[in-house]
Amino acid sequence: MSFNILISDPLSEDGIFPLRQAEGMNIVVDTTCTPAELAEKIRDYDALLVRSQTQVTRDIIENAPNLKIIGRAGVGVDNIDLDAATEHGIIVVNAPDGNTNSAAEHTIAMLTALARKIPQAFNSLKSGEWDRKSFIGVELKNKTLGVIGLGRIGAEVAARAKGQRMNVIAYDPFLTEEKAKKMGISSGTVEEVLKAADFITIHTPLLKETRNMINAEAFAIMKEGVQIVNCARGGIIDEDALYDAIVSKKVAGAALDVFEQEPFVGHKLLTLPEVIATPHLGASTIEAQESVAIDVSHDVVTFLNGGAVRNPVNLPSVSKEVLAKIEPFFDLSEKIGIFLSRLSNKVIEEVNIYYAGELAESDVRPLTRNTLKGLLKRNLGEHVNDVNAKYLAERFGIKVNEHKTSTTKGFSNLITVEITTASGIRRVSGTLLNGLGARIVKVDDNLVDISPEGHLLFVKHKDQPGAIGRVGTMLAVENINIATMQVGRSTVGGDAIMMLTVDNHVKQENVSRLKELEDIYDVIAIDL
Ligand SMILES: NC(=O)C1=CN([C@@H]2O[C@H](COP(=O)(O)OP(=O)(O)OC[C@H]3O[C@@H](n4cnc5c(N)ncnc54)[C@H](O)[C@@H]3O)[C@@H](O)[C@H]2O)C=CC1
Ligand SMILES: O=C(O)CCC(=O)C(=O)O
Repeated sequence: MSFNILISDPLSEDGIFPLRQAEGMNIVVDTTCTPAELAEKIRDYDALLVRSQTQVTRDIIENAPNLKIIGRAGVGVDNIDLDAATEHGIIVVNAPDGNTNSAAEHTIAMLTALARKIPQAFNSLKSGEWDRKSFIGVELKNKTLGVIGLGRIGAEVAARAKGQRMNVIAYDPFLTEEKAKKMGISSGTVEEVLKAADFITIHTPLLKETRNMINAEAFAIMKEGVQIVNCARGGIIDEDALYDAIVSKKVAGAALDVFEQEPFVGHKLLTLPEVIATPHLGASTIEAQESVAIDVSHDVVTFLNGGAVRNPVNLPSVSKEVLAKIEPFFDLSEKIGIFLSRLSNKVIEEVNIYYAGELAESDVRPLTRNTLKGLLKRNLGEHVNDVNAKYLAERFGIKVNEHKTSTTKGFSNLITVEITTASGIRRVSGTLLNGLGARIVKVDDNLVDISPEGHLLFVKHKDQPGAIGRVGTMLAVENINIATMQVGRSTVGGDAIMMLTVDNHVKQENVSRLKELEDIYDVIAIDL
């Protein structure tokens, strides 16, 4: 297999070594594409690797019929239209750990430079002045640093600020008092942090909820003379409100690495002596760039070769340990979905999936996605995959419920999928038998034991002597060899089923002929 990979932002050459080493990867580096050129070029690519510069818009995604994965060599994915990627079944991966240290160090550098007016003093010196009066700074020691967003970078910044003997107060929706205590910092609400801080540093992602969170109202409750650092994302601070707050002397200084529009040139904020800025350099170190490029290259190669990625952004991320437990069920859960979609061709209104036994203790969301993928494949073919299966089910108005139960009916693990349609409920159960592999063990109320692979024939008939023989004879006439056969019934003389595995695909005309036989109610050919 060979894949076309486009790298559209500058990535560390050492970092993409794993990609260059991997077999079958045709790599093109083109960091000069305009959006229109990229939208044209992307058609031929299986993978796209970016940093924060390339805007991976819906337009680009919709022009990318072969695109399977977008790798973001860094943390923030606000330059990628995640909804569009998910809808088109394109997985997005990032590199969340590789630049944490660099971004935290840059934040501390900006904080210190801001407090001591280092860039302003340097500019003055370079312009031939020896001015020691205009650049009086303030100490960080004993000042309060307010940290908004205490994730990876925020926590590293907090730890370093403590090293500067600052008091740290933080707000993060996931910060408990206990965790704050362990870190030797205080926790508070956003308002409490904004009111208490002498310096404020932002470390949240840019989300709907965080866009413009530092606005005129936020500035109003801050201390007079507060100083602000933003090494997270432009758009979290309202730039007009920041300008006004600096001009009115409410804010004594701001250190900005990120901006609403990048490149950030000719902006009024840059005319203010209180503002220092860098051109989005938080992650620009040799170490961080190498590390994020390695991580993302690894995930791209693994994914294209059919493996599970480490850092999915638009898929639930499960630990290695959980993955090891549930991965053997991937195929079974998809096959149950395909099986059910063949049993009933009615519009699915609801899907209930019951996980029993050892599975009930695991994170089974990837299995649910596999089942949905199987269910939707009948109508959507290869357009449905793990990434968009849930989205598509929601779009079609299908209610999906996951249940965990300890009732295993004698199996050590059991997956039962139940679909509700206007014609009623259909149900299939499968298990993984130790040493024997996957088995479908129940179809509706009938116990069976079939391997979910190859060509199957599901026959519903009257529990009456002769029905099985007639089916066997008809298949023989059509030269269709029966490999295995299972019969099941819930009551003697009532409805019964035959599950046959046959050596070749059963054509629709043969299915129709079988349906015409006496006491045969229904015949469905299923290829798994
Ligand atoms: N300047 C640069 O070059 C770099 C910038 N970044 C930016 O920094 C951001 C943070 O990165 P990490 O710490 O690695 O991410 P993270 O995911 O580890 O941490 C983000 C934290 O923000 C918190 N958060 C979310 N919404 C919030 C809200 N409304 N109020 C307060 N906290 C909220 C989350 O709970 C989480 O703990 C990234 O999303 C990225 O945009 C990251 C790396 C380099
Ligand atoms: O240097 C870059 O690619 C930007 C890093 C960044 O902003 C991020 O990782 O979120």
